[in-house]
Amino acid sequence: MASISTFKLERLIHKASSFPSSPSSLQLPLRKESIPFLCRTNRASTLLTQSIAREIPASLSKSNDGLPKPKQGLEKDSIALWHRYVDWLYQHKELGLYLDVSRIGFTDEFVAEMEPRLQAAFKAMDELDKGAIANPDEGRMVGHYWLRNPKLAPNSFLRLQIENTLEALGKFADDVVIGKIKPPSAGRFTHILSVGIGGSALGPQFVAEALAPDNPPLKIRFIDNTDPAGIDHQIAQLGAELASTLVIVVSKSGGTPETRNGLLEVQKAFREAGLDFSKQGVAITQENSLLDNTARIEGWLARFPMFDWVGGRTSEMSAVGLLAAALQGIDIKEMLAGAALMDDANRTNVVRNNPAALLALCWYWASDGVGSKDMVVLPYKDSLLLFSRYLQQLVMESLGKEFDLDGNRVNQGITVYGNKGSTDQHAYIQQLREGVHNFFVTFIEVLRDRPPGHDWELEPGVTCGDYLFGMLQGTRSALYSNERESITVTVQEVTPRSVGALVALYERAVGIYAALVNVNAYHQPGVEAGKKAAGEVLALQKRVLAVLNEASCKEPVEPLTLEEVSERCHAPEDIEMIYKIIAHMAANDRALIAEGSCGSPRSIKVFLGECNVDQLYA
Ligand SMILES: O=P(O)(O)OC[C@H]1O[C@](O)(CO)[C@@H](O)[C@@H]1O
Repeated sequence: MASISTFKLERLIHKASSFPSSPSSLQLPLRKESIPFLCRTNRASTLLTQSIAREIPASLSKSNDGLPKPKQGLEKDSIALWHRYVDWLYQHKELGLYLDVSRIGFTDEFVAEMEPRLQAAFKAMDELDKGAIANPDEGRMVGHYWLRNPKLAPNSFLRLQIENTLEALGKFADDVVIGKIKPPSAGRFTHILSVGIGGSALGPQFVAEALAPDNPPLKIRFIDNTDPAGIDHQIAQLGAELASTLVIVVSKSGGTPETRNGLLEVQKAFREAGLDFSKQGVAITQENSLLDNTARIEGWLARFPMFDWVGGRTSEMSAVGLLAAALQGIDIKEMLAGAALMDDANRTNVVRNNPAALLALCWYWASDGVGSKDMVVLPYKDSLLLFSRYLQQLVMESLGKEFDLDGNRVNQGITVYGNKGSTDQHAYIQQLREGVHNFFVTFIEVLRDRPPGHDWELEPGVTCGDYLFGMLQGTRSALYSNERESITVTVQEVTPRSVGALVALYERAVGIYAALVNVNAYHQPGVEAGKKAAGEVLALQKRVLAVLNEASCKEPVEPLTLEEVSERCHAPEDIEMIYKIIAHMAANDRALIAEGSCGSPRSIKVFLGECNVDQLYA
């Protein structure tokens, strides 16, 4: 029970009317109780096996005997820990946001060693702010920071693009909400169906869950996959309200297959319901993309631009996130203001005053700068449930890179996962506390439990929110006492302003961390490999179909073995994939198994139910 004093102390702080700007100024009784010394043995084991030719700070390096040098520095007792807490606590007064890094055990030596690297990272971020080509592969600028402060855009053309888009989407949203813009066969739009994937979905999903009021002007649903059953479910849930649904199709490239499929499925549903899709469709995409041209030619209700210099995973403050938010009655100006304030804070070169740099520093320490530990994100607030999923893409697509900027193979990244507390306490916290030590935690704490006037004590002196608070602090203490490090980000309330600030905080932290480990955070070459391979599977499927069709058009029908199909496809090396293609088609009644069963692939003989004569000569 050694950490109880810390628990009690922080609980007292929590009960103060607002978070103190200077915790050490509180007059609270302190009991000096020791907590177990947290040494850092077995650290950096990953470093030992990494053959990365790059400079590693001495505090992470091997000792003379070849063993990992323990990182020391975690405080032994609660009073020293309290001082560490106070010394390192970051507060953004205007945002009501706090960052506690005291339960990450970096040493002063480590901070000093990282200082020059951090200064170099600040310089890189500064250049990016000024419009440098920060994504060399794609030859583009990286300007998501300008979206919330257009005056920072490197030229007036870009500034006007941002301002005009913001104005246009705000007006469009207002007109939709008041019913000035309405669907042909309903009095007003009541629902949004957002079709998009990855960065074109995760931000809007997170923000809808975090901020949409209980009765929004328009309720939102998402199609973010090419799963036919999932799409059917969304359309079925809308039912007759499809007639009053605004469909927002979001794709920066305008050519992502999953999104295109979602659009085609929704358009089919519109046709079947006798509705005119173009009168209810909105496109958010790059100018002149396939989607943009389709929307223009078909005369959709509206089109909004996605800028070349905004990446999908950092597009929440562009039309991608803002249009959906505004239509749900979320104050987008406040979101932008929160993000802008946070960006300003993250522009200081003084590390301890720069929250994004502090996060990046902690990530580097905790994961040895090579992703040796996973980042578990635990918001203790239901409405922030999707934050970890949102961060998963932001962090992993940005940092998970095979090569660094100098072409060295580094296989970088940090794994992110999480759900919410205290729910997770009854799921995987057991392993976090006692099992494999391969993670660090980020707690997201929200001080305000409920809107004022709604609280009540479910037992003397204790509210439901006190329990949530106790669970967070208890988990933090219990993990720490077993050498599990954590960061805590605290906000007063979940508001458009604090959510905007959280998004901006992590966007910048990812940028700084990428600079620290020298990777390009703004491209995603690895995703292309999967997309290319998926295209090859579909191309192979077409060849399989042609071969089966030819055999099925014979009199009598000629069922084929897998070997025969693969030979006729001139792809004997692809026999396993051909088997999977046939099994999938058979499960969907598009191929018939004449002999054998899918459970014993060698026994299969397959043919098509129908001969398609047209395809024979295609
Ligand atoms: O907005 P788009 O071009 O449809 O892309 C969707 C997502 O696909 C990715 O390119 C990777 O698959 C993400 O980076 C992006 O957010």
